Amino acid sequence: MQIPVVDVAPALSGGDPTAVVAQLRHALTEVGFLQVVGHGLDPALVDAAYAAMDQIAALPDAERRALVRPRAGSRGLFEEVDDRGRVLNRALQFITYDDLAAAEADDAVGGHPDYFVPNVWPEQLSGFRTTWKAYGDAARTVARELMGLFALALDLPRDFFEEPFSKDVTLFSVNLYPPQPVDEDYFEDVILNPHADSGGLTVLHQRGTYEGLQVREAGGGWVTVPLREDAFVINIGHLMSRWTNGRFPATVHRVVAGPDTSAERQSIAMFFLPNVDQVVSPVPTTVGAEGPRFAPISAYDWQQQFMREVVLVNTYAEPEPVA
Ligand SMILES: O=C(O)CCC(=O)C(=O)O
Ligand SMILES: [Fe+2]
Repeated sequence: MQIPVVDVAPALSGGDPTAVVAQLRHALTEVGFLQVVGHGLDPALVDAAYAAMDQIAALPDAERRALVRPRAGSRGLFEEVDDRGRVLNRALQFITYDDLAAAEADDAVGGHPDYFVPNVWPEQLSGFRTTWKAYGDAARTVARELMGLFALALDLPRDFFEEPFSKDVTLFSVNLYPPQPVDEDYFEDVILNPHADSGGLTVLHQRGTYEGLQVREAGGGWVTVPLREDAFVINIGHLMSRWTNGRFPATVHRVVAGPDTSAERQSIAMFFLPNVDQVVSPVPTTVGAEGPRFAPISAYDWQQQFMREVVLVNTYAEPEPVA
């Protein structure tokens, strides 16, 4: 299996999207993972985002620790520490709305005020928040364009997902994987456990000195996603898989450590999530005579369930197929 690469530029410039949509349909149905190029996002925004990430890595320990939150808090810096005390990865996570007031101002609360836990920003790093806001807005624009093409790939109107994502509560995960010692009893060299993502689609940029992201094949083997500076890695999350009645699979992936002690990896993951009160039911074009495979669920309930049953149990245990 190879991870497909799709150039979406012809479909974004007002041209006929048919050929691009056919490639996307194939990648989404058969693999659930692809690399998208020609997306139009300014590479300077990506560079700025990584530069801001480097500032977190360079913070004095005490200042970085002040950003760490218990996982259940769901915003802030999370550290995955193994049983020998090694930090396998650090993820700074935040959502599109800084706090409840911001969500209220945008009429995005949808009856779920508790969802809008305040973001945790390193306020001592000037410009950090603005940089991430600029990157986030641009990446969400890419995600909206892609969802339009996904709609076409599902024989739906191109604007089908616009309203459901009009107040998106998208989650960002700024992932830093510190260099790891290489020794033979190191925990299988896996630094982010196998999992499938929870949301709509994931838009991920990766950078590093080695290729660490791997996707599980149907046969159980692992395929490496090549580093490509000009590409976003795109994959389907559980919620979108439900929305498509399972037609687009939420594919399992993991991150492995590098080949030597200097190996470093960073990634910027964006989990594009719909409005918090959006009810997700399999779209009619994917439901046959046997009826839908998934019951309707709101984005809120789904995220709560995912947090409870997957993230908090074993920071990304193998996901159970959901009915
Ligand atoms: O670092 C990566 O490439 C993967 C990150 C990831 O899978 C996640 O944050 O869900
Ligand atoms: Fe993931």
